[in-house]
Amino acid sequence: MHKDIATPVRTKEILDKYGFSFKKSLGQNFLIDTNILNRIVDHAELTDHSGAIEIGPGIGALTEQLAKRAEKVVAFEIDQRLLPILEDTLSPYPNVKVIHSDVLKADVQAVMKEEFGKQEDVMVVANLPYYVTTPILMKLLEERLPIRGIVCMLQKEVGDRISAKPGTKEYGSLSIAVQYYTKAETVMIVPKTVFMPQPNVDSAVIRLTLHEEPPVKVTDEKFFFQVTRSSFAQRRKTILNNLTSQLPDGKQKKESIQAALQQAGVEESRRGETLTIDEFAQLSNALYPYFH
Ligand SMILES: C[S@@+](CC[C@H](N)C(=O)[O-])C[C@H]1O[C@@H](n2cnc3c(N)ncnc32)[C@H](O)[C@@H]1O
Repeated sequence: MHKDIATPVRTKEILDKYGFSFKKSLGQNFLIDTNILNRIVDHAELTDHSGAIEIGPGIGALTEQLAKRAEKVVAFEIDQRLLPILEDTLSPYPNVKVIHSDVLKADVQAVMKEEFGKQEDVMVVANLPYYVTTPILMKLLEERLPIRGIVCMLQKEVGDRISAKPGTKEYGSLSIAVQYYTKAETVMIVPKTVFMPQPNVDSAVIRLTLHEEPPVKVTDEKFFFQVTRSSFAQRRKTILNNLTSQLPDGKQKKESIQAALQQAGVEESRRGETLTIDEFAQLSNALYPYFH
């Protein structure tokens, strides 16, 4: 029986064997605690018929635990130096495919088709590089990949913003964007001590479960997201002032926004952070005809 990768001793052994040095700029903080990894994988609820996509396998600590539980694992790794290491550490797992690619540039949809075929249950599970957490999550969601959900480690502060409820200081356009596509929950808070090297920030694991239907009906998604982002442009400003300064110029702009706010039943003096997703949907639908 080989030893798990995710222990301080084995990780050091592997890093020394290959003379690997961490690149901070690639968000390389590897997990060295098998117990934490198993708890992360538990939240993905994989079966031996599931597929798993991992972003940033590092030296394979999480990949290994995924390979033990899923039918197949596909991992995207940007750092070429890790490829020979992964080939070595993951050699006991023929159900893993590592793809050398920046996930932000990859055609994930095509890879899924090629690697998973008709597999119906696919989860993304990752300890994300923190410098690109939001672009990666938004790419996965906006491309509407045929996945059940995402379980990922990220900076706790970003996790708090993603799962925030209206009326809290963490609630903003990121909360709305993610909650439009998914049910978002923080499922674990993770201490710095389980990483090598230890990150400077606190970490959390979130679980995003894709909605079968969007929770609200919007006329135009792009415009809906434009309205939500505009509404939070300056948090201390009212929704009327933010929208007036942010939306594109047009005939009687302020009057149109006031009319739309009234139609949507949203008082002009409210701040963006108090509106629910449903209210944002009503508002963007009411604004849409004035700006198109
Ligand atoms: C936080 S580490 C996680 C490593 C490993 N999964 C673990 O938990 O120990 C992030 C990993 O993502 C990789 N990475 C960074 N940016 C990436 C990108 N744009 N596309 C794919 N992988 C990336 C890094 O090289 C690193 O291996």
